[in-house]
Amino acid sequence: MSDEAADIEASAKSTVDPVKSFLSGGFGGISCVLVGHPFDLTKTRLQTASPGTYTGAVDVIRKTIAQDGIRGMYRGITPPLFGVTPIFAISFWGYDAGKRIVYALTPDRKDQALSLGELAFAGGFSAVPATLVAAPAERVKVLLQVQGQGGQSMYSGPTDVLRKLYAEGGLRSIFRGTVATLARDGPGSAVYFATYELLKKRLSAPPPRLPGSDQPSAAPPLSLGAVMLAGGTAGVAMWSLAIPPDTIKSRLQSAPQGTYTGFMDCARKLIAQDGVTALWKGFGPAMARAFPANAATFLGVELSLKMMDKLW
Ligand SMILES: CC(=O)O[C@H](CC(=O)[O-])C[N+](C)(C)C
Repeated sequence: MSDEAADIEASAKSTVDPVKSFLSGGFGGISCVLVGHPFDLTKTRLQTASPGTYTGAVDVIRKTIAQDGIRGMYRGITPPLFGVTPIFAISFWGYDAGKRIVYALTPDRKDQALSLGELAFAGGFSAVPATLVAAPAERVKVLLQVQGQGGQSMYSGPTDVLRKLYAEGGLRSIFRGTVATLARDGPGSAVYFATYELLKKRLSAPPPRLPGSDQPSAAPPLSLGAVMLAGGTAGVAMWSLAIPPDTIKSRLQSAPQGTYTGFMDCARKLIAQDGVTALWKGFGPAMARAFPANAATFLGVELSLKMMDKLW
């Protein structure tokens, strides 16, 4: 293969430097929290306030800003900022690693562009390393979010939760909900990344082609509008699938020890007790956050990648 052909093939491959994929994912996570946190706060206040405190989401926002100013919408942002940033960094790094696995398994491929199925595989793969961090982080978050609703608070903060969970049941207790997190983020990330890549490609101008070659000469020009539309839609697509396993995960992770034997037991008991529609609890607030938070995520990822490409 000539040097020029090798260059064309390398640029057509959709992988990036692993350090860059990790860092860009981290930037994406920070953007996600900065945009998504006010939605999260609104949802949590609605879910936990005593009846009659708020008439709805707009009322929460109005009263919070009237009391604390715009800063009030960012109350409690520090733990998610520290928790979500590494999860997104690992997730975007894992997605890139998944693409490398596909290329390694198909060395004789003619078309360097990955198919939708291959992108979905890489997305699903990203959830494997990300879950190792996401599952304990979600266990801590869920326990902190549900405490104090009409009773005494049991935990003073994230470190206190970890200390008490370890004392109660060791690492097994800290990692409770790992299967549920994987059940949410495996299929969810497959849909997330595949939707993003598909829409970004459809919405962006086609890349210029070298004369006499059927391979693109360079990456397509980046359209920020396309990135945000594709990213927001990817978030909505992911959460459309992810709400039922997310509901089971939250129940499992917040229940006293011994309530459920595992994911299936929790699903069975939830459906028997509250009906199948209970699996979609929290659908509205999750959907309201999904588009803006993930539009910001992919904007953060793509802009930081561009910045890093200029630097090295
Ligand atoms: C559960 C989660 O973190 O989902 C991310 C999108 C979001 O809305 O937070 C995507 N991903 C799992 C790929 C990090």
